[in-house]
Amino acid sequence: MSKNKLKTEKPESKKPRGNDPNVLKQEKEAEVKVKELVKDERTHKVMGVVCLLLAVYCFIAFTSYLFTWEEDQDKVFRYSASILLMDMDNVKVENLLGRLGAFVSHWFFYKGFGIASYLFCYLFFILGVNFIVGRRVFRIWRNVKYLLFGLVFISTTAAFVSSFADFPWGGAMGESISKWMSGFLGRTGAALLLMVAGLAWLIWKYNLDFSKWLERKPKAEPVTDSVAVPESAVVSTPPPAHAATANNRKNGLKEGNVSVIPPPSETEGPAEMQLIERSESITLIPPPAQVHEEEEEEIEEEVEEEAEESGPLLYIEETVEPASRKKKPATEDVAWEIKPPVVEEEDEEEEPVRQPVQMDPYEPTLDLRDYKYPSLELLDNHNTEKIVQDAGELDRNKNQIIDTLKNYDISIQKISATVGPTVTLYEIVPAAGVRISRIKNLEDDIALSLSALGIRIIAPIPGKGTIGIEVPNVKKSMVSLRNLLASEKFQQSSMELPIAIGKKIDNENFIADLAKMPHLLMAGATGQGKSVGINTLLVSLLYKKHPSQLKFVLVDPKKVELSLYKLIEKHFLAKLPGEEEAIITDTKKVIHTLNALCIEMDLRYDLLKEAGTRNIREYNNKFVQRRLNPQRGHRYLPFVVLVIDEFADLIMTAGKEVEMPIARLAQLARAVGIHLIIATQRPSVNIITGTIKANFPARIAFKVSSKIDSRTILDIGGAEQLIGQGDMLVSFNGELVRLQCAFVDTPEVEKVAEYIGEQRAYPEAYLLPEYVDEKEMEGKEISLQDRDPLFEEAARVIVQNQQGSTSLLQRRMKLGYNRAGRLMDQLEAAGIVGPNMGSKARDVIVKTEADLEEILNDLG
Ligand SMILES: Nc1ncnc2c1ncn2[C@@H]1O[C@H](COP(=O)(O)OP(=O)(O)OP(=O)(O)O)[C@@H](O)[C@H]1O
Repeated sequence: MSKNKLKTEKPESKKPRGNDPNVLKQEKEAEVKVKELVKDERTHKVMGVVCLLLAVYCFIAFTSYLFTWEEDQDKVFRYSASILLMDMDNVKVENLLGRLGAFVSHWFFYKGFGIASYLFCYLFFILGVNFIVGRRVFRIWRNVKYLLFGLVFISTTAAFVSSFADFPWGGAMGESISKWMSGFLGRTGAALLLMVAGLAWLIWKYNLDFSKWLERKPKAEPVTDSVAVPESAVVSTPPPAHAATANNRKNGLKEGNVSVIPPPSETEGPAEMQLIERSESITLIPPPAQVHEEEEEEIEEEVEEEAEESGPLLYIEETVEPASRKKKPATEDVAWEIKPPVVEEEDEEEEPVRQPVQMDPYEPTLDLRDYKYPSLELLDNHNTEKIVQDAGELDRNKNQIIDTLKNYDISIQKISATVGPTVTLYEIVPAAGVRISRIKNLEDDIALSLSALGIRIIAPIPGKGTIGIEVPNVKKSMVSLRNLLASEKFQQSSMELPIAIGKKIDNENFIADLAKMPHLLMAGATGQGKSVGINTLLVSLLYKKHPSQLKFVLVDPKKVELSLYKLIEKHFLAKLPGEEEAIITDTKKVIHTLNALCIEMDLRYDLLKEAGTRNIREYNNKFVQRRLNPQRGHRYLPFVVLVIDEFADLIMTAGKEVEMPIARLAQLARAVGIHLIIATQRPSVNIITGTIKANFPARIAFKVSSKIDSRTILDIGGAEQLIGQGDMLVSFNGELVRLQCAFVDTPEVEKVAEYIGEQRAYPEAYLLPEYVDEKEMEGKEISLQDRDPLFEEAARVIVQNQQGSTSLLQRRMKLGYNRAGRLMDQLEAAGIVGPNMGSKARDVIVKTEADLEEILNDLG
């Protein structure tokens, strides 16, 4: 076709064939279509059905062959393959599946593998199931290996033991191997070899513990619980233990008292099977979970390959259904559970084996293994390498200070100057006998005579016996965030949430740990640098933290300030389930989000309590060491930083509804890794109330309009004398420090956000627990007609765990107590759980998932 086309074209329009875009396009389209067809789920299902049919077909044909081979054999011999031809109607065979059945079974049994041919039925069966279900219920490669071994071993053994029988128990292959072995080793030698091979296989597969056979066991002692272990220490996971068992065997591990830690099933990185000593509580490590669907296959492959090398793996899955799994990100908040017993047919009969094994610590960053931290090149240095020192200006100011003080009869012993980015600090050692309060009282006069704005007198400078006079520089230098982030202090910092805030007057970089602050209140009149300040904090965190370690909840009533961060929604933002926008601009939603954060905090406290830890650091450490069991709802907890850009606006519109959860969070959330950064233009007492203030020990003031505002925010005046443009006072750890805030421009933030946003992300933002407004729900009767949308999921969680506890629902489904309680009442109404028994868990009436499905179907 392309040729014809070329011929008809004019010579000048001739193009080499390979470059003809139409041809390329067609070829490409054809390729895409074939690819799509191969990938199409329906194709897989059709193939699955074909495989299952083949399995059934072979099974019937083979079984029939067992009874009809004598009658059919001679016809098959006589007509050979031509027995299959259509015109041989006069040849009647006995096989239930006709001439084809007779021929196929003859071929498999007589010419092939004898009784071992049944293994092909098994192969077709597992292929069929895998294709139909659409995932690897059975592990093909492993099964093929067993199958190959089985074919050789079973056919040879069958041929060996039935060497005088007429029926081809071992088929041609078994017979020839058996004959060769008997000739080579003698019949006794061959029998011994077969026994050794069989025994070796059993030992390999089941890791038989011979020492146990010699031990005298007390009666009815359960094999897996031979040692008293804390209940929490055991992951009783019979099905997944199988694969682990195999792994242990492969690793040559001794069977002992260890529980099995399954590896991530959907992890991006190869997940290794993990085991843990049961002297400690056991962890089932959740997978670094959020992997794009299209990569799942590839990852599974990778995991499987590794498994083949390093030992089989355990697979674990979320408790949520596959469908809902797609909806919910498999974030840390997903509870992970071991696959149901269908996982691997071949392992079904195995018992969990507990063996001590060294494990690698859990690595949360494997969630997004190839995530690249933004590089400093994305930021601008705003030509700020050098701070300009004007010697003349320094001299003038120095003389003026000396003269001014002299006018007030204050003599000076010594004066020195430190030039900062925006202000210069003149340190004065007054002559003996001069009272410091006198100098302090002359503040305004000195400022007037220095005819400069923003003079701040620090009398005395804490820790030094000197008096400081801060005088703004005529030529101010910017402090670029890039410089701060490039500093060793920041780069090497081991802080949990390092924030590069700015530079002190002595040019020292001020880098603090938000986790220690633990919350930050920012105030400043409009246009003084608050938004830049917030960007500085957020960007510094983005440069230091991995998406798995940190989530932001961004509240932006002004709607424009934080909108840039939308690009990193799937990496770093948290939001309410079902919410479209991750950046919250609407007051009503702010209230919901704050309450959801309170629920998250309570849930985290529950987890901490159960883990016997006091704070997020201890908890995550324990989790990383795989000492916490995700089956009990444990997960790696990322830090959550709530940023509210305009707090005054919220308080004005929602008052107590906003203040209450903020106060709760501020009081309690620190230990569970939730930190608040709240900014406001109006630092008046009705906005920054006593409760809020008391819980925000770290405060930043940009220039404010009055001394009162300065007092409200810092408990001291001074912020009204700042010079704006990022000049700030930070009150932290009982110290007040003047800083020049690091500057980061909006295009820089955009570049950083784009850089992160373009990388592979979680399927969606980190989901906060659902919050249902109690007022909206009040007065609603328990009616099964009006079931909670999470009713079915809750029912499954309860039945699967056989534990009628509200806190289980809270933990697993990230629900508030009230909603979980209501769900319990509905489950009771549906006859799934028994009545409330006070502090004890309710009885679970429905015992199996099948019964539950029936009930759910009936409910409709
Ligand atoms: N750290 C800084 N270094 C140098 N210039 C700064 C700095 N911070 C702010 N500025 C300058 O001040 C301007 C206003 O800053 P910013 O937008 O942060 O003010 P704001 O307090 O957030 O104002 P508003 O409350 O009205 O949003 C910036 O455009 C910038 O030019």
